[in-house]
Amino acid sequence: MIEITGLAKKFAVDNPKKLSEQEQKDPRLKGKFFHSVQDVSLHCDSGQVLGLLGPNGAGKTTTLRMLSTALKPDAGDIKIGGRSVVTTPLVARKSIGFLSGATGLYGRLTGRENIAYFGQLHGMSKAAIKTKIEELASLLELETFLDRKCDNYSTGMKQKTAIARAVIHDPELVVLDEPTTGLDIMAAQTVLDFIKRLKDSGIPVIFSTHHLQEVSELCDRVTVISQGKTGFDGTLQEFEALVPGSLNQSFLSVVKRSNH
Ligand SMILES: Nc1ncnc2c1ncn2[C@@H]1O[C@H](COP(=O)(O)OP(=O)(O)OP(=O)(O)O)[C@@H](O)[C@H]1O
Repeated sequence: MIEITGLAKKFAVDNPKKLSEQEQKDPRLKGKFFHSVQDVSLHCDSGQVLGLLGPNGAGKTTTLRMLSTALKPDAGDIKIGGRSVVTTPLVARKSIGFLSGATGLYGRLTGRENIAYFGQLHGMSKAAIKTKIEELASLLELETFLDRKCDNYSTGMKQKTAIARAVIHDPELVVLDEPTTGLDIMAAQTVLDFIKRLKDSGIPVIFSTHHLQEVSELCDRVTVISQGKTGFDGTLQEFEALVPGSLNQSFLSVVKRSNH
């Protein structure tokens, strides 16, 4: 069970004039700080998939980076299985598999070497790494390119390799920031099928997306963030019931309601 309560994170702004026009008008800009995340709460049980939605700049990535311990929250708490990620980030890091927006593979290494390196960082034995890579290569369809240098990978190859790298250590929770963005339909489906498999094996998955079709296909729970605050947090059925017949309209109704 993952529980996030009252999460907040602000960033210092050296020169507000350098912000985008939209950010300059955003009520989250207060003096010398941009309050990217102001009050985010959500929860997700074992074997559930939670879709994190929100307009561009709403605070999804910032929230996921806090959840993955890459950023320290200014306020609020994150608990995984009752343990606080905020007070024990090093312990928590081992139990989380995180795919960030930037895949960050080492271009001069092969996909296999990139994945294995993360396994080593997590203290796995060579034999365990080998077995796990075989399993992931088959599930994510990496076999045909795994032993080529990552420099020449397509976007889809990079993303699938980065996902394999994120879960090499069998994490308790998987967090994916826009895992299907930029992928073709086949690669996206492979990633969605992989998320389904994680769910079926009881692992909670939290992923951000702009694709509502993915939400209806995969998610048990939906959280919508708007201007750094949770505007909706509930089951897929509750989200669908906001405006029956159109997930787009359900989403828009939450954003509209939150910004007033
Ligand atoms: N390190 C930082 N310093 C200053 N501002 C930041 C920083 N990181 C994020 N922000 C700002 O916080 C806001 C939220 O950003 P975030 O990346 O979390 O949004 P998002 O919901 O993931 O957006 P998108 O859907 O476009 O990926 C944005 O206005 C962004 O510019």
